[in-house]
Amino acid sequence: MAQTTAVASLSRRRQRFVVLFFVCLFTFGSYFCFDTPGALGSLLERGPMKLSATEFNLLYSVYAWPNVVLVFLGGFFIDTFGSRPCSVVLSLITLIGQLITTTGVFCKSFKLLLVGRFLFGSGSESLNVCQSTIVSHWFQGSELAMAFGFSLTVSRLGSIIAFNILPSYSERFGLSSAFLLGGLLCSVSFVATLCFVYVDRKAEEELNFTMTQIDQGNTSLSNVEHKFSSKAIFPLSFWLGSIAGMSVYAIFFSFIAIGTDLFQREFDVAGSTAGFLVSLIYNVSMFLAPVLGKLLDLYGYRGITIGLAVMLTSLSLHILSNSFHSMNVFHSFSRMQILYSCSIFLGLGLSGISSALWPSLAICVNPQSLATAIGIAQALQNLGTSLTTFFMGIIIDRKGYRQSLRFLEMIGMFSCCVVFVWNILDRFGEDRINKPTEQLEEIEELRQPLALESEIQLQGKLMIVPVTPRVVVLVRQRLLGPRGESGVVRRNYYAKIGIQ
Ligand SMILES: C[C@H](NC(=O)[C@@H](N)CCCCN)C(=O)O
Repeated sequence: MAQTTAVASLSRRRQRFVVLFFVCLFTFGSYFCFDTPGALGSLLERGPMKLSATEFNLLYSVYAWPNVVLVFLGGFFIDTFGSRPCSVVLSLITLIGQLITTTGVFCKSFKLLLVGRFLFGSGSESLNVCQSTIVSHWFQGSELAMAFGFSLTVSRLGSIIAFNILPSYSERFGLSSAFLLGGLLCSVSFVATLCFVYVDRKAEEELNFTMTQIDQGNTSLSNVEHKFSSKAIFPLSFWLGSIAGMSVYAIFFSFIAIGTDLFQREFDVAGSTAGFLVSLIYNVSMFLAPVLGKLLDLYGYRGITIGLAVMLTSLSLHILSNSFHSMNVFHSFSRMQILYSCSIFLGLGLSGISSALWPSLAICVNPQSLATAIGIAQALQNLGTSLTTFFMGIIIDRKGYRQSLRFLEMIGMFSCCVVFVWNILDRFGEDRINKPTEQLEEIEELRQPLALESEIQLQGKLMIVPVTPRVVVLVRQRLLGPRGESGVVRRNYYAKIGIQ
């Protein structure tokens, strides 16, 4: 029996990383497609589609608008029906949306293009929520930020490929083939969701078997399903983090959408270099995300990292808006040096924000309503992005790029204030977002006297190893050494067996 559980725990760990592999691929295709208009920039504006800046930015607004509501509903559905069916349905909607977008480009119909982007956005954003929820549930404990980091790396790869290959690809094969390539990558993501469903189901079946053996059926899965949708009260800390995410992501997505065109028109940079400069933001973030994730797990400082990242982002925008061709404020540097430095700074900013924000939000809320919480955060993010890209289009058409960067700078300052208040309130309140993961676990354990009592009833020899939110394995402590696993996970387990 002892050997069986040891082998089981090892295979759980392997399963976790197999799941991570497929879950990382969920958003690979959708990130490629999200950034396709940005990567093609001037080709959409000056090519056969002849879009104005307002119309071009509408491609991003229409992606984000429905999600102000839908992504919240998506989170709720994921909490209620589980991530397996939801991931498949959402991935399919994303794929269909991209195929309609492609048809729109093929038929040169702007309306169809908008319908496609609308549907694509509706699936893709909730798929993001699904991805974050699955990662949080499988990895809550010691490797959460790192696992988030890996999923970001693969997603960013999709964006980087778009920015680097699409301009030359579409010149060679045409605009609609560029969009069709996105459809192909979305199919890869769809297959990945099917593989995830298979692995996750298998893990659950194995676990059911193990649990019946060890726990004599005390942990009915339906119990947990039921409890999942029942708690949805979020602390102030969560709301502040979500507002910070809303404003700061609005800056990035708006900047990345107009970046290629901005560099070409205002800084006289060639098309391929302009695309490379924008993708540099994603490149930095792609390589840094897992490393930063590991460091954040080990040392904490998530809130402080977000604060520094927002400051760096605002500083880069300030430098850029003061470096247009008519200006010579930073005359000791060449224009290209300034552009490369700003892109790298923005990449560092995006890395800090994306690696620290999502784990911080996950820490702030009850795991039972995690998907709903992430859904709310993403809904706010979409609200920010839709409004910002919409106004950016109008500002660019009426006042030009420089004023649009000033507008983003103002949003940057607002974000700095929110992150500052968030850090202060957290420090004098729950004091969680800047703590290393290990210390968070200790705090959780101190808060769970009932849970410990229950553990004694289970002979004091048992510990709990995370597998999924609904899947927890009891393993004999002596097989794994004295250091217990996450208190957060323990809390999941007690939620599962009905102890609050
Ligand atoms: C994780 C985060 N992504 C999001 O928040 C998505 N809502 C946006 C997806 C847009 C695709 N580039 C991130 O990318 O850091």
